[in-house]
Amino acid sequence: MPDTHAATKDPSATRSLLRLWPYVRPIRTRLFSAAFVAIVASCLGLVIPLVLKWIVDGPVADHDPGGVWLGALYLLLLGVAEAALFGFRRWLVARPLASVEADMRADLYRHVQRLPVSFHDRWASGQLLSRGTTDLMLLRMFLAFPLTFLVVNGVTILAGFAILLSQQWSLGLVLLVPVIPLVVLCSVFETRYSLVARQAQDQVGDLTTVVEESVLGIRIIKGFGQHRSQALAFRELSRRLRGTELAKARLLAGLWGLITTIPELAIGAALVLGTVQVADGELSAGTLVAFLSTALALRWPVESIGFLLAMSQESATATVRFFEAMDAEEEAEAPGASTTHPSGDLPPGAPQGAAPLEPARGSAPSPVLERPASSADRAPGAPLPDPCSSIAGGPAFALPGTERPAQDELTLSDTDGGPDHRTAQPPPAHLGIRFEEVMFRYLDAAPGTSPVLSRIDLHIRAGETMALVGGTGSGKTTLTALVPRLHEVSGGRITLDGEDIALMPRERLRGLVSVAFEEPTLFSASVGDNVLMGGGSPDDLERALDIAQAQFVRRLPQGVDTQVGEQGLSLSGGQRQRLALARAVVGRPRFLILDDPLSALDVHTEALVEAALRRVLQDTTALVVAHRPSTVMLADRVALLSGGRITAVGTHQELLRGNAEYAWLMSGAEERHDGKGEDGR
Ligand SMILES: Nc1ncnc2c1ncn2[C@@H]1O[C@H](COP(=O)(O)OP(=O)(O)OP(=O)(O)O)[C@@H](O)[C@H]1O
Repeated sequence: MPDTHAATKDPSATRSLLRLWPYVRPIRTRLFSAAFVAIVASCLGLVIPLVLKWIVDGPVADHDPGGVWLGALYLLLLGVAEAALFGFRRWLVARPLASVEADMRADLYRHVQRLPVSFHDRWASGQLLSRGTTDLMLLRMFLAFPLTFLVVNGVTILAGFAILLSQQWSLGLVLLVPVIPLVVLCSVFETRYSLVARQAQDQVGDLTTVVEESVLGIRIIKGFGQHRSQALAFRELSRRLRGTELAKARLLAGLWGLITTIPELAIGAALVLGTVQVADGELSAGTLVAFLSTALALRWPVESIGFLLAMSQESATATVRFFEAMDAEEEAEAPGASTTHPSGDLPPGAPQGAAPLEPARGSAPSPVLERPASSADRAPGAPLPDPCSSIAGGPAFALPGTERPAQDELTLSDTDGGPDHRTAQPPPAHLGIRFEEVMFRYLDAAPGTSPVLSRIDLHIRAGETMALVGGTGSGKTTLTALVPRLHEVSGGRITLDGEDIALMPRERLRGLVSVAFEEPTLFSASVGDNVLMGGGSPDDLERALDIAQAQFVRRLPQGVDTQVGEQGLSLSGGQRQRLALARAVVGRPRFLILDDPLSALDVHTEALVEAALRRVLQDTTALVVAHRPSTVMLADRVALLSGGRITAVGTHQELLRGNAEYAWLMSGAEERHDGKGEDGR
């Protein structure tokens, strides 16, 4: 489990709850008014014993039935007024408190959306869900009930004791004696209860995670016949939660038992003493009746303190848990990051007339990125021109184990070794995507382990498509995630057309860069909405669906308006992948990052998608993670990632001939690919 469980003791309940003030502030007038109304209602209840005293010592003693009826009418009016005031209090707070809860939930959601991917790597989704649901519900209940009634009951108890002492101070003192043990009890209870309340709320989060995983992974669970073991795991967590809830109940029952018994004993003692005083003629019967009625009226305010404290403690825990998520740092923008390029609209050194560096979504492709001739100009499936014929000094790549060519050499190969069919005038060197000495290590990586990526130097020229090839776990996905800043580089820098991405506002960066991941995620929305998340207009939607060979959409019951089920699970893997690809290309992105986007497609669909993709890649600078030769064929050049470094860059043919590791990776891929074709899958 992630570090979302309380590692240290939470701060005091009061300090925790005070953090709610910014949310409570806008409704403070209503809350204070409601508390005032409740105090008046509660104190009205204390007037009832005084009316009783008046009835007993007055009309009853004087045998005056009319006076008794009048007293009864007073009692009725007091009762009705008390009930009406409590009802009014509820009306005052109900609506504002619902909006406090909604605001807090919206803030949490907004914040969670802005937290870095590394946060989500560490936090279980159930822990976030429970914070956004159960914890916030607890807080609304706290503001509605314990917050007000701790104050109301406190004032009622003080007023009640003032009345008791004024009526007969010696009896009042008898009732005051239990206050000291009760205060000690409450403080011990608070400490113990806070620990177990935190434990219970964390366990609810764990349980939510298991339920969520089981629902999302229901196909795997059923497919592997794991429903029993999953049910066992769930039952075990439920059993633990039940144990914790029982521990809470035991603590509460103990406190409630004592909080009820001790005042009852005191009232019993006062009754005996009072009766003796009445018998001795020191006290009127009416005063004793009023005294005992007041004492009994104070029973509920005193007894309820137990569960009010329990609820407050749970709410304090809920507040701590809520702010644990809210305090997590959002993705920070670099100081001075602006939505426009610092030097105007163009990157430093960009040629005059070049398109400004602005989100390319929905706009026509930039002329800067156009290539007179490129891989896209080849007929689908046509072989790459032999680059060796144009290489002066032979292929610029290194064999595994041999020294990696220096960046200059790699860059030299960009111009010397790269396919010269592309353009007579290579675009300026700073254009495109540049990785400069990039290093990356996951925050939660074990200490002492080497970084996933170390000293990555790579230049993907403007308009070029670069395939990224490497063994499983070599860091390809990690490398691609660095470009849209899903993770921040640990060292070095990445530039887009010469501009450091760390200095760009993320919104602008993500307008420039489009991504399609290997695992295509769709949302519970229509097909069209899912694709248009990538920007673009309805016309672009049709074009993107064509590129991704997603014509199946038109055969769906409502076409592009068809709702896809949760996470798109109503579609096949290949269909989802095509929609994810359509989403990546729909906004005509300036920079395109594709993480093995065709892995789930059959060979025929793959060939069709590739043919259409070539046209898109013509207008964009792309980095494509590739596992098989057919995907590599989309690229102008290939970079080999190995041991956390780019060990070779060149064309597919160059690397096949001169790099044993690459040849090995591709031959395996070819075999797998062929095998796949043979068995028809
Ligand atoms: N969130 C994470 N925290 C810690 N380590 C991670 C995390 N994500 C990935 N890794 C590790 O980083 C390394 C590179 O992972 P990555 O997913 O980038 O590899 P890959 O080359 O894309 O693999 P594949 O070809 O199998 O998709 C792996 O060793 C992986 O275990």
